[in-house]
Amino acid sequence: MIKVYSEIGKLRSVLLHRPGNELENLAPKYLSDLLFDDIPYLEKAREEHDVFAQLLRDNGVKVNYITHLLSNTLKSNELKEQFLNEFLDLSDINNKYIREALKDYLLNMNISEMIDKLTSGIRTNELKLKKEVFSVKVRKSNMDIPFFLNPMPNLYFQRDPVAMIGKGATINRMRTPARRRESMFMEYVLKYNEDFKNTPLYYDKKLPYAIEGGDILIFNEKVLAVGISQRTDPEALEILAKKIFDEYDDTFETILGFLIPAKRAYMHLDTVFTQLDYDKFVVHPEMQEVIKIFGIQKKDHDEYTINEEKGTLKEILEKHLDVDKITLLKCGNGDEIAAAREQWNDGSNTLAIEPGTVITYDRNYITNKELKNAGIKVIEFPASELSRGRGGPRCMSMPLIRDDI
Ligand SMILES: NC(=O)NCCC[C@H](N)C(=O)O
Repeated sequence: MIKVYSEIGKLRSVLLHRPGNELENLAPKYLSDLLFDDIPYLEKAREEHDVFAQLLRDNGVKVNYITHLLSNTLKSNELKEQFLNEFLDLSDINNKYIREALKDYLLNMNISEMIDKLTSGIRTNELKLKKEVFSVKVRKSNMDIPFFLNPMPNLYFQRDPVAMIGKGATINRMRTPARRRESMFMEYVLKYNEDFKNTPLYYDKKLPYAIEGGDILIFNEKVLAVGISQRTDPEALEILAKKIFDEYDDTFETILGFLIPAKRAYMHLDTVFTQLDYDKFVVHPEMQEVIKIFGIQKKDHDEYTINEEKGTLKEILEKHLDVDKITLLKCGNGDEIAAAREQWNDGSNTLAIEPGTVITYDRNYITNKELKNAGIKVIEFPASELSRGRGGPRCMSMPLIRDDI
């Protein structure tokens, strides 16, 4: 079951990925292609991630690991092969010999080993081929990309590839090929796992427009906010609105498109703006100046109105959340350098586990202090390694069930 009608309702069940060998397959020459700026130290990253998962459990949250859910879903050989075929298609493995060799190699593994291999990546020197083939030989000697299957180092950012909204989910088309295969993991769980298989799907990764979960915020059961950003196209929001308003008739009536600058530091809406409590948000100070907001409002069947929202961010939030006074706390306490530094390390990417209680990285101590001064309960944990992937506690988690607020 999926039930997520807010950003702050008591979190009951969440999706995570424990970082694995995919991080050991990062190397400087293709780091930026894989959307990393640095290489985390796996052992420490795992320790930090385990602390995060335990904090969630200690607070009554059920932690579900995506790789476990997927291996429990791909039980039949038929489904396992179907998954693998689609994965190879999305990895652009069109060469007959390479494809055959990969299939032989992977289908002989048990399902957990296969999933671990797919996430870690498969190097060109790892496969034994039955005979020498020209194209394979050439590919193997191309040391710029030493993989047949690239690793999936961004998988620990479970927020982005699939997003739970209300009673349904979007299967996202990720902006770059580096992350496109990630959406398949939860897609298969939502389509074929007994516990999830009736979930309405509000977006399909085969659509031509990009949308990523870090851009989707759920204000309440009536209002969604979607960043139009480096990672999300306005056309995707239009398709989402149609699905939610008309086809599946979920409770949402308004979708607010937040136009944010298309740059790496901002990446998704949740890297500059997250909700802490009924009436409190943390924001990157620059965001208030640069943002424009367009609202799509449900009218009659198949019809909606479009308005540019007037007023400051605070006023627009007060109107749509129906709260008298919204407080916007500034990342880095508004200091230009502290704000930029802490936002880069995801100071404004908090995960609310109930109204007024959030999980954050301890390194963003200036922002955390400001939150505490405003009466927020801040649960901090160390993340020197995890933060190198440019995502915080919200980016690393996808709520599956929250209590209503
Ligand atoms: N919601 C988020 O902001 N997720 C962080 C994703 C970081 C990842 N390295 C990326 O560039 O996609």
